[in-house]
Amino acid sequence: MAIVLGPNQYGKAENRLVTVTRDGAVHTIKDLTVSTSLRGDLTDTHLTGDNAKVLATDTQKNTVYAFAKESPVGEIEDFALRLGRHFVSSQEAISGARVLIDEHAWQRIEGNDHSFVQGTNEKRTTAVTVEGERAWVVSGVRDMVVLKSTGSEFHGFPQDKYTTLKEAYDRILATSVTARWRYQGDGIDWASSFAEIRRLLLATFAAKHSLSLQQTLYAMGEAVLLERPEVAEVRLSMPNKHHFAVDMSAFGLENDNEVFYAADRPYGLIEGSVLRDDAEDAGSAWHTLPAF
Ligand SMILES: O=c1[nH]c(=O)c2[nH]c(=O)[nH]c2[nH]1
Repeated sequence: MAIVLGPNQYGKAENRLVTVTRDGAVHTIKDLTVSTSLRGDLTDTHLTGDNAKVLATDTQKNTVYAFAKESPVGEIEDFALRLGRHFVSSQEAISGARVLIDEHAWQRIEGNDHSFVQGTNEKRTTAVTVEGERAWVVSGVRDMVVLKSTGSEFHGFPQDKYTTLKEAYDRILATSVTARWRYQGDGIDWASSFAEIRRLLLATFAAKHSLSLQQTLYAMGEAVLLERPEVAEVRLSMPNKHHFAVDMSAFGLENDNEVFYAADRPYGLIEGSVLRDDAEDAGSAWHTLPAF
């Protein structure tokens, strides 16, 4: 029997980076969480502790901040590609890099040039993988919380001896959307692509009459693929944030779908991917990414 080192990667996770860009009195901020992971010829450090090929995670962290100073961060996809390509091209032992970036949303406080409010916890995300000369970009959105107060039903499910759920013909549908989409092709305008995809996801959630969250998930992915040729595949993870109508019969009150208990757990977790059958090969795009 032989014991061998399996797949591995290492890096600095969750570097918190904030930049302030000044155009006279008008400031713009960018608030990112950047994680870098490197792969390559790293057997020595694992087997003998020889670190000659280990670009320190501390150096990786410093590189993130230095790159933010040396040129404008720009779109998170471009920043992640710059970092990933730098690590792979400058370190002989490093053959691959994964850079994850979450962008935290801030809105300008009306009438003020340098004050901001974090009105939502929603994040724009990217996961860039570099392997030698090749690169893949998977971007997305996280913690995009949506709710519709009608236009959602759930019925027709199996009734076994453990089933107590009542059939619903008009229920609240609420979820926190995590979506990742894999890009294909070149020359993509990351900012406008993100804005359009986000708009399509929201518009479809709102407009699609839902017979299940699964149906809504598919429709959201399908809408993106129908409109956006630069997207090969969409993966969605959508917890069903249950809202249960409170039974008020004990108080002699009838609750006509007006008062709800918003349960935080357990929650249904609906996950799925929607893809075009002629999509470019995924290559290493999803390698080691959390499934959704
Ligand atoms: O949209 C839904 N999908 C389910 O699979 C499910 N299961 C459940 O209890 N409620 C719901 N709602």
